[in-house]
Amino acid sequence: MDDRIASSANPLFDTLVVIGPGLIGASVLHRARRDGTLARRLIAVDVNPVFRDRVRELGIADEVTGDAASAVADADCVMLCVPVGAMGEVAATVVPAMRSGAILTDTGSTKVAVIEAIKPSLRPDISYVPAHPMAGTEFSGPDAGFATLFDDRWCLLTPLQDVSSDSAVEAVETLWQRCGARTRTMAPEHHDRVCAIVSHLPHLLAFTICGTADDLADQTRSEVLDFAASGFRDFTRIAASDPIMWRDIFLSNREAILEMLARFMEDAQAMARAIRWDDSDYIVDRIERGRQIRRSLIGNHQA
Ligand SMILES: NC(=O)C1=CN([C@@H]2O[C@H](COP(=O)(O)OP(=O)(O)OC[C@H]3O[C@@H](n4cnc5c(N)ncnc54)[C@H](O)[C@@H]3O)[C@@H](O)[C@H]2O)C=CC1
Ligand SMILES: O=C(O)C(=O)Cc1ccc(O)cc1
Repeated sequence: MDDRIASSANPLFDTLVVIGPGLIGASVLHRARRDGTLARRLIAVDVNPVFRDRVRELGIADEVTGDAASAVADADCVMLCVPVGAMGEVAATVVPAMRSGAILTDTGSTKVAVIEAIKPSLRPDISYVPAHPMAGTEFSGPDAGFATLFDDRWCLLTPLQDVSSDSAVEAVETLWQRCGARTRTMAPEHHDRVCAIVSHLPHLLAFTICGTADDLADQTRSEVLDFAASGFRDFTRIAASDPIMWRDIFLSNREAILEMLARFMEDAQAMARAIRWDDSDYIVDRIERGRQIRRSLIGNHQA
């Protein structure tokens, strides 16, 4: 491990720079501030001056700036928390300015495309550890962040043989564990297929069902708004997510999402057939499987 990465009793890093202190970045900063075990010094970088002011007011960083290159000069770890589509551009700005031996990591929701975007900017003396905390909400920006966001949630790491040193992987794993998360390592391609089904497709369905309900607005608008039961409300929560972030996710995980969507449409078609032909067994079996999944999820969470 790099000698600037302190032992477990002390903060993990001397200086941690969070680029993009929105929901995810601000949550890391809140946690770092609360516990003092992540870094001695916290620097936040954002392109948006309004967000920079908010981060200052929240008091979650020692320094707040719009100048990414100067901010990272003395960092031990630089965490990119910007939308997936901005990762490559931000890496191209910061990597040349990082000190030798420092760690670069990101929190992007897709991994293959983010790695492809960042890799051309890497240097042999910088370790890059891609990561993805499987925790979030439909809110964005610095005010959305909170210290407990990652408690008992997974953070998936997709280290690369050629650019992620063992000590850097260990440090990033420790960082997320100190944020409250459980960590798991997997290949980037596997990550993207898993997330396509458990995260990206559900968001696609939520955006679509709200759009469809809105298209039917002439007949149903008042009913949608007035009588929306909890099922539809659950979809609207997810559908309130940030459009730029989700555009970037869909476009950067195109193949896996289209594959899972095709499979979903086949299964939805089978459900339609069962309803049309009165196939009660099929309908009950499908609903029963949904129930089981929900129960095992709740069980796992409580455990
Ligand atoms: N929202 C969620 O639930 C989750 C998001 N992620 C991923 O984490 C990343 C951040 O997501 P959120 O925190 O939700 O986004 P957010 O929209 O809340 O925050 C992004 C921040 O990045 C800033 N930013 C954008 N471009 C920038 C640039 N070029 N330089 C500096 N700052 C820049 C924005 O001003 C904003 O403050 C994304 O890649 C997303 O895919 C990962 C897990 C969960
Ligand atoms: O708000 C929700 O339900 C989420 O699923 C949040 C979320 C969004 C994007 C991710 O990459 C991971 C988690």
